[in-house]
Amino acid sequence: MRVLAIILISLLALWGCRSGPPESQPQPPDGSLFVELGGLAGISRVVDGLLFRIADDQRIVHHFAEADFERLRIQLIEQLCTESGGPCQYQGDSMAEAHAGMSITESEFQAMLEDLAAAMDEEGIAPATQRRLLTRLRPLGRDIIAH
Ligand code: HEM
Repeated sequence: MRVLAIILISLLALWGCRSGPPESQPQPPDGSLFVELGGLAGISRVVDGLLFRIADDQRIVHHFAEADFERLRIQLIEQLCTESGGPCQYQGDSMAEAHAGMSITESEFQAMLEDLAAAMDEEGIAPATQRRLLTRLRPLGRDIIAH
């Protein structure tokens, strides 16, 4: 009974990641990256580690002086869940909208990815899995880096 309750709670936590009816969502081609990242719980720990690193990273922290970290945390979790093929659909601002006017440079973008890799290291995520996620995120730079 207790095991059943735990399974039920875990499933509810997964669905808590705002999923719509299946037919309204593009089906992710492969959810294995999401699983390798430790599911929603693993991704949440990685995002927490990333936010701590950003707060300590003199290369980029100035961009976050006015940031709403509560919202950012939720949006990042939702986005990484979506990008890794998990049962979420990112519903935040587009990357172009979210980063408009910030004049983010290529090296600042790179710094953020380094912080993310360090956060994944800390969670014991395998290098191959890290590379898979970073490969999915790199193209977002087109909309994040100022041109
Ligand atoms: C792969 C890299 C990145 C991803 C996936 C990402 C993702 C996001 C997401 C999901 C949001 C929230 C959008 C919303 O509120 O709806 C956001 C906001 C933001 N991002 Fe990024 N971002 C990236 C790179 C960067 C970089 C390199 C910087 C600065 C150096 C940056 C600075 C910010 C700031 C300041 C906000 C607004 C926070 C606020 O006003 O509360 N981001 N980003």
